[in-house]
Amino acid sequence: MEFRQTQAVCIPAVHLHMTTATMQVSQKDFEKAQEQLKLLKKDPGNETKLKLYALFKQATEGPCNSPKPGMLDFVKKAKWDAWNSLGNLSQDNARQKYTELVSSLISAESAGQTKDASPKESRHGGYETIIVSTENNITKIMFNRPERKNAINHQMYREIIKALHEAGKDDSTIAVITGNGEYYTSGNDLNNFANVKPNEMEKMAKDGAELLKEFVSSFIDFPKPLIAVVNGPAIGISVTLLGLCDIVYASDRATFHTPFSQLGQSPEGCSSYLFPKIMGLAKANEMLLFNKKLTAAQAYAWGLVTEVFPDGTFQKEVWERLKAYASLPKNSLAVSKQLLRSMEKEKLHAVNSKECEVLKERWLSDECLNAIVSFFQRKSKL
Ligand SMILES: CCCCCC/C=C/C(=O)SCCNC(=O)CCNC(=O)[C@H](O)C(C)(C)COP(=O)(O)OP(=O)(O)OC[C@H]1O[C@@H](n2cnc3c(N)ncnc32)[C@H](O)[C@@H]1OP(=O)(O)O
Repeated sequence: MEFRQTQAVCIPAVHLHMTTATMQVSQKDFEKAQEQLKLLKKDPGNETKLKLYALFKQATEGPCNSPKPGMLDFVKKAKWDAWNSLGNLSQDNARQKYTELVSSLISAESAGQTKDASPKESRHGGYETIIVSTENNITKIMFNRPERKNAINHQMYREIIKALHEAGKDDSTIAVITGNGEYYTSGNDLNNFANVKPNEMEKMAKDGAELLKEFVSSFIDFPKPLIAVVNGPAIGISVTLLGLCDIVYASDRATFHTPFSQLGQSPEGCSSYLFPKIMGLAKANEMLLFNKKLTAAQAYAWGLVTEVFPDGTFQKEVWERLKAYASLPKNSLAVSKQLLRSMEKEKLHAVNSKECEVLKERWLSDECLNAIVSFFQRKSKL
């Protein structure tokens, strides 16, 4: 795509000075920015050039006023879309944003950074048990209780629901779920069952089942590609949810363990339906009934994992790959993901409801309570 910056100098001059306190960019600054832009050594990339084009047009002509180009006139259409997307942004604001963007490009170049003007990582506030950040069109949701092997307590379930909801609507192209530290996650925090008074058991089970249902639903309904980056051992619900992710990358250090019968519980995360589809009934039975723990290589051979990477280069290789994926057309990816999911969505919600119903009963069973007590008495560990 070619955007000649000479366009900038052809535009007739508009107001010379801004008048209010917020409008700090003079026409002179704006013209200086246009000149500085020509001095850039590296191409800032199409996305940035489109932004510059749109801001320039808005600053000099106001809101988009030309007819929409035909669908097949790709370059004109992209330029028109970019300009049109600025809506009623005032000319003064557009001039300011243009000048700031040029200034950021110049400083990045002089700091020797790459010149794609991609935004740096931005951290989302309001979370305590997870870290949520966006960079390079990727929203990353990271389990962050490394000292508890990233066990998922009630707060973390709720925060992940919220983070997925927000990631589904933000500007990112894909979302990633991963763990901080040695573990991906050790699954449900068994403290979720601790300190419950006998007369509150029913309520604990009912509330737990509702929370679980909402949590799993937020994976079923997630509208963009969702990628699991399994950095280490994964247990319980974190394994079953992999069936609802679109891609699963694993370090060769990762293991995959669903010890439900050992814990007196039963499968969730739609695994009772998806695991037999993914790996075949015989293998799913070994995992879901008989607690078979898989290595990353086995999980790959059984179809649960998309690709395994050596731990030493895992982060580098995976994030490079994801960065490239996240530069693909966002809407195309989203509609394609939704198309694939739509065939199964109703079924998945029905499976989720059923699994939660069964688990609600399991949590009140002696088998489950004995397993929890054993864990806390340090008699059993996986
Ligand atoms: C709304 C409810 C929805 C429920 C959905 C149903 C979900 C089901 C599941 O996910 S089933 C899986 C449950 N997970 C487990 O049973 C794992 C239990 N943990 C272990 O067996 C071990 O901790 C280990 C194998 C993960 C790691 O062992 P090790 O390397 O020896 O480390 P530590 O045990 O010393 O762990 C450090 C510290 O973390 C605590 N911890 C780790 N995982 C959990 C956990 N899942 N629940 C509670 N606590 C956990 C561990 O107790 C240690 O704490 P301490 O230092 O002793 O205070």
